[in-house]
Amino acid sequence: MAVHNQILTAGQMRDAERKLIAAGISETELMDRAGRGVAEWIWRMAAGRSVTVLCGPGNNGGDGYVIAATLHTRGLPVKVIAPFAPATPPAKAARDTYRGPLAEKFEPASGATFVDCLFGSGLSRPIDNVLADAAAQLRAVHDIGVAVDLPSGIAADMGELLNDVAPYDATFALGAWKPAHWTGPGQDRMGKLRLIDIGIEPADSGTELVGTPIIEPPATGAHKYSRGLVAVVAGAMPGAALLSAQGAMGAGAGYVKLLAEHSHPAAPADLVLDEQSLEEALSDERIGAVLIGPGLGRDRKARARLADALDSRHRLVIDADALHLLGPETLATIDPACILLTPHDGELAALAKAFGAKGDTRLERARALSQQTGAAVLAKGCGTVLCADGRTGLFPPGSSWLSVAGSGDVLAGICAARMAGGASAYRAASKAVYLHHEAAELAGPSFSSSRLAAHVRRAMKQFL
Ligand SMILES: NC(=O)C1=CN([C@@H]2O[C@H](COP(=O)(O)OP(=O)(O)OC[C@H]3O[C@@H](n4cnc5c(N)ncnc54)[C@H](OP(=O)(O)O)[C@@H]3O)[C@@H](O)[C@H]2O)[C@@H](O)CC1
Ligand SMILES: Nc1ncnc2c1ncn2[C@@H]1O[C@H](COP(=O)(O)OP(=O)(O)O)[C@@H](O)[C@H]1O
Ligand SMILES: [K+]
Repeated sequence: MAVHNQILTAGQMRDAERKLIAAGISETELMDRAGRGVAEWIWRMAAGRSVTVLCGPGNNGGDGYVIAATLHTRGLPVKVIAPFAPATPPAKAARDTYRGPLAEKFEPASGATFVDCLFGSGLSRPIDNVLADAAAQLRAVHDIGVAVDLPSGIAADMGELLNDVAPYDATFALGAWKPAHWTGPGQDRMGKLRLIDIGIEPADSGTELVGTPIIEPPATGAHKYSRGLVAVVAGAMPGAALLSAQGAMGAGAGYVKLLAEHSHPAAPADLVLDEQSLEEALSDERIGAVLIGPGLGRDRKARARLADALDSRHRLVIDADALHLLGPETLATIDPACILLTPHDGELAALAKAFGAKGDTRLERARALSQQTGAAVLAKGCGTVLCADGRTGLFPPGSSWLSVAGSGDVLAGICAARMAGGASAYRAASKAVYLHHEAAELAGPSFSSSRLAAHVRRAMKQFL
């Protein structure tokens, strides 16, 4: 059985392959499993119509020969285009098993299904433009595009686009997911994702596809404080904090307080307004988590409110404006295990600069920032990345309708509710991302963020 939440880099994949080879399974056998597994799907997708397979020099090309041979033997019209000679022993052996038509350079080929086996996890640099254009041309003249392991031009470990890559209808990941399948700019070129089992053993790679969470209902003897008291610190623009508070109220907090200087006309009756000085309001020992950032502002007053929140020693979700006020000195005396940072890409870039966290991609930066600060980092966007304690979690994609102002405020509120209930920052953020995605599904298309917040409560039901 394939391990469905295992994510391996290209190097970890080679190590896993070496282990299987040491256990007596040949490279040819692994390639056979991969190629045959993909061929089963293509057989169904092609439905008797022609297939063109583009093969590169490495083992990704080798998989292509196995696919072509399997489909050709079954009587499907297949053509292989192989602008490179196979360079590895299993790819050479696979080519020898294919008896159908083969072109050794690019030539026009149209047909129903195009199978991209040019490069997989071994892509080490951008593909030459002439070759990349010819592959894109082939993709364009076929009705269906299928990528084997990865669309050629996407780097396996970080998901960068090394070339312009046309979108595919399906991508078949071989043996284990690679980070590129779930995050990075190449993610939206993959189409439907399927994992092909080739017998890779479970191994803790430090990176996982976070699975569907289970949320426990309140214990029989629960009371509002045991379920979690969330304190949302409001600032210059209280509307954003209100959205966060609504997210937290839907996500199972027992009690949500808005720490604001004035009431807000849209505040619901079940949201408690605490108008004491922030320092006093935060001295309540019963607070389970504090959320600060949405609508905070970035002026002197905002800095003072952030300092109070940090001094309170409560568990903290830090989002939005507050992320722009952080630096190594502001976090120096805080236990980082108490902190969840929830930046979007702009905020992540600012944090990476402030903390000297290097990286070109969201994944690299989020890991570096978590390592530098010791805090959990939820780097959100299409292809959200969660990093804490040396672990990385990636997620199935959420609705693109989430790209609406205030959607992140709602997410931060959900995170705070789950943290106030006692979960670690990693687990709280994992659950929050699933709840946020589910609320978006339930809210349907074109929702505003207050509609999104209103659906968090119903989203909980999916995970109970
Ligand atoms: N691991 C496993 O368990 C299994 C792996 N399997 C399959 O193997 C794939 C990985 O195979 P792989 O390592 O041979 O890499 P692959 O992607 O075919 O390309 C490498 C070749 O391309 C070359 N090259 C690189 N970039 C280039 C460029 N821009 N332009 C031109 N050339 C470039 C590079 O040569 P270089 O010049 O870098 O020395 C090398 O010759 C994996 O994705 C999966 O499909 C399965 O069979 C089942 C088991
Ligand atoms: N295209 C997209 N696909 C999926 N999720 C998205 C997309 N765009 C944004 N999101 C999600 O929506 C939220 C936006 O957060 P953020 O940028 O902080 O918004 P705001 O600051 O307006 O509240 C994040 O959770 C992000 O993951
Ligand atoms: K490929």
